[in-house]
Amino acid sequence: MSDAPDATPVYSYLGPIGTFTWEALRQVPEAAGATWRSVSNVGEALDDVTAGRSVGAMIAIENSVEGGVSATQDALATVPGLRIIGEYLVPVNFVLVARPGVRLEDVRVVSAHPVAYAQCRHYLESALPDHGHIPAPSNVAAAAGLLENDLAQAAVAPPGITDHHALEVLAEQIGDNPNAVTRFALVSRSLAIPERTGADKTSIIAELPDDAPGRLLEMLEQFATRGVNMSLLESRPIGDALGRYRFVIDLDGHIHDERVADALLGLRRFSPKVIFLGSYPRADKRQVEFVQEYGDEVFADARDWLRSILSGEPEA
Ligand SMILES: O=C(O)C(=O)C[C@]1(C(=O)O)C=C[C@@H](O)C=C1
Repeated sequence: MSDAPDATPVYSYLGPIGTFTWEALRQVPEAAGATWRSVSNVGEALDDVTAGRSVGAMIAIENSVEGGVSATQDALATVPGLRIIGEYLVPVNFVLVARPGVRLEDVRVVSAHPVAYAQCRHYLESALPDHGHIPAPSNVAAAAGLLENDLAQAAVAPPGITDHHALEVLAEQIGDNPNAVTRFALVSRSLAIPERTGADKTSIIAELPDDAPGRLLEMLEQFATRGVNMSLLESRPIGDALGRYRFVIDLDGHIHDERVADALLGLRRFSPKVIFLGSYPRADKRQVEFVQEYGDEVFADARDWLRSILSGEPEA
């Protein structure tokens, strides 16, 4: 057994095997052949990356029904040195499972990950109007817990759960929205920015200046005046005082696009705190559209024009 440290890269993910996060990591070519480390929450996954135990962490960042995953957004805003290097989509639907022999009418308490629970609210309130909810660290952990204790009689879990655990399905397709999708981010501490593909997204987190409330429009103008479309804008409390927010923003385009870079320069001049989370390929591979007046060559031409004036040359 070599005493050299094992060079096999490690990826952390919200486990155990069978979670939707596990499904997302299966989409990452680089993760095939690597070691996958199951963790119980987003913070643990990101700690693995910042501490160098893992080269990447797969974490849920947004759900099409519930919106942004606040634990992820807050962690990305407060843990330094993290970059998003990829995003992955997983369609999510759920089953209600129980130990063999348990009937639906026997269920008093349901175990579920909070984000999953919120996506099944209508079914659970109609089928089990008096049920209680115990939060679980993941969908699979909720189901596995049924075999370890009697705290809950049923759990919300991914459809494939019975492949991994001796449980019975009490109800299928219990998600309130059959088209629900969860978006996952692959987070690393590598500062190398993925190559531009033309179908990219740039994620940032920004705070408004303290001195003037109501300057949100001025912040948004940094993008509109450069023809940069925002695909996501969500506010999250900073937590230090009521009414103080940070904004989670996804932009169409890559930081190597002149218009995106120029918008980020304007934003940084305006906002005291801007966190660049990364530019990375869109999961849906949709090519970014923009009007040609915001094309790279227009910015380069304007820069050349200014440079010629400043250097005393005849105007280009
Ligand atoms: O990966 C899982 O299965 C999880 O339990 C996590 C998670 C999430 O954090 O959003 C993943 C997808 C669903 O939206 C519900 C829960």
